[in-house]
Amino acid sequence: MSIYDLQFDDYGNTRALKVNAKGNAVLFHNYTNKGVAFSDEEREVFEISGLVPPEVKSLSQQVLNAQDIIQEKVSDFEKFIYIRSLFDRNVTLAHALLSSDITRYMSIVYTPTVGIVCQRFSSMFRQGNGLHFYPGNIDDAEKILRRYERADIRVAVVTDNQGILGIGDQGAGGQAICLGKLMLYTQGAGIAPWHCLPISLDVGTDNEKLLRDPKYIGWHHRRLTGDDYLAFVGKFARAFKKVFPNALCQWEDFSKQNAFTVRDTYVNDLISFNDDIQGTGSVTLAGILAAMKIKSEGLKDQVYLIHGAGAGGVGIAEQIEAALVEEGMAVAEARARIFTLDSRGLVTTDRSLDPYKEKFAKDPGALPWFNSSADGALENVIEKAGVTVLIGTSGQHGCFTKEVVTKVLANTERPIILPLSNPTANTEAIPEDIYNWTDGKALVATGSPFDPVNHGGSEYRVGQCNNVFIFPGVGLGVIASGATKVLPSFFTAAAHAAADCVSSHDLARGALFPSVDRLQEVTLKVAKAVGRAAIREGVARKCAFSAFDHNTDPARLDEAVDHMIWKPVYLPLEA
Ligand SMILES: O=C([O-])CC(=O)C(=O)O
Ligand SMILES: [Mg+2]
Repeated sequence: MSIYDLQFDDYGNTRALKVNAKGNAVLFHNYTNKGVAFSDEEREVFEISGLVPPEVKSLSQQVLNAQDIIQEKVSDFEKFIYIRSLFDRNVTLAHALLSSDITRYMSIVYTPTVGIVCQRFSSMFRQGNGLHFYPGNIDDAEKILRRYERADIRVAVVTDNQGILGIGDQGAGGQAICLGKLMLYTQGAGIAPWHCLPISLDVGTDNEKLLRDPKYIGWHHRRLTGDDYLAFVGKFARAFKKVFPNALCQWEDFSKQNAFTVRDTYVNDLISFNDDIQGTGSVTLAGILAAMKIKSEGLKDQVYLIHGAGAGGVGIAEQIEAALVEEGMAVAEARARIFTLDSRGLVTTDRSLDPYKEKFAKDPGALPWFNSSADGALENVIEKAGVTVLIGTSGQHGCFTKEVVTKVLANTERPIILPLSNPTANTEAIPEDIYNWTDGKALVATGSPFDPVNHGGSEYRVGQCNNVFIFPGVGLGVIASGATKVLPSFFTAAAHAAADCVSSHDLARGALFPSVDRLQEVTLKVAKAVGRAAIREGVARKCAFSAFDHNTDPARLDEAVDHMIWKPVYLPLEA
């Protein structure tokens, strides 16, 4: 039995909470709690008087106080614990804190610090924070999901925990990624926290360290595989569709073995997409489009090499191909400009390949310079294929060496170098090194955040090429437009919208992305572009979460997007 009912305005935004409880129950619920910010009247009505100290403080005073406390914490991990506990007691204050300096706090609740949190999940466990399905309860998935019905779930971020960032199988700990992503749905897209549901599909773990750890709190078994795995995901998907037919399901951090299968199995059944394939593909295209403005060249003039043929790498290849085709290039011609490499070198059709790698595998007979697998080495491919855009999704720290980067420089005046692997320790190269090796000529963006770099008397700002600039906007655009499915064209539209947010001032400093403090502004532009794409594609309908109907009119859709934004300020509480 929930202690609150959400009260909505016509746009589906929460305008008040109707609270059917008193006293400590109101204080102990993170949606209703205001701590020392309860007004005198609220203290009276909800019988809180006497349960909090007398002085009434404002939300902004509470934020300043929280900032001071975080300042005193020595490690980012401790800062995370404090912020997490704030979320658990007062979600409005926690979000107000994050928006007071999103650049700073995003690096704690999200990449890179969240990587450590996933790894220490069992020892630091405090609350479930979302749902944990495992073979022992998956048959009750529908019943369990129904407990959230009153929260009017709009977005779920769902992981099977196997491909967490660039650090692999983290067992039940992957839940922390879902939480971080959803915090950014709230920060960027203004989707209120009660509409967000993090879900771990705990199908076991093959992480030996976790299996040996007596403290491990996930399902203590090796991973389900094959049909057992697919049946488990199927049970979840069917229950989710039944309980939340209008909600968006974001698949997150599945490993490459399953990411494509799961995405493709449910793409028409659930309103769903895979963030690592499609979000990463889209944000990388956005960075390349911004770089084209600096280079005064077109996508068709580049040769692309993606080092790391996993979910992110193949997703980027798919997205670059889609953008080239949209510009009028034939598919075969587009594909010929995109090279993928994995740990064994160039992906070629004469190797035995996982199916998801086949699309971008090269026929060695068609490459005059390829005679043996040794020719598929990174540096050789860069040289022989004339690569101008080098993208890293390998998880291999430091593999973009000076030799590698200068090979790209030999092909073009302004090489585009994107070491995208997360978290920071996995990055393929450090921006400072890349600027030094190329005398500031390289156009650089990274997956994890990096400080600006001084080189040759100029300051370069390193744009963060992270799907955070895409997924919240895709989600909001899909929800507001009532899109019945998530189509590939949404991600091309999102990439163009994000690239258009990069100002001439950003470009002058070599930045391929807007700064993170503009997250909400970028998200709204992306959402509107995605909503328009849904209208163009004929999949838009009335939004299930609001009374307002956009009637497939783009101007009305913009209005819906602008008005759906929840801001972290205390809501009126109605008795
Ligand atoms: O979480 C991030 O920072 C981006 C992402 O999806 C990943 O690296 O898997
Ligand atoms: Mg991810």
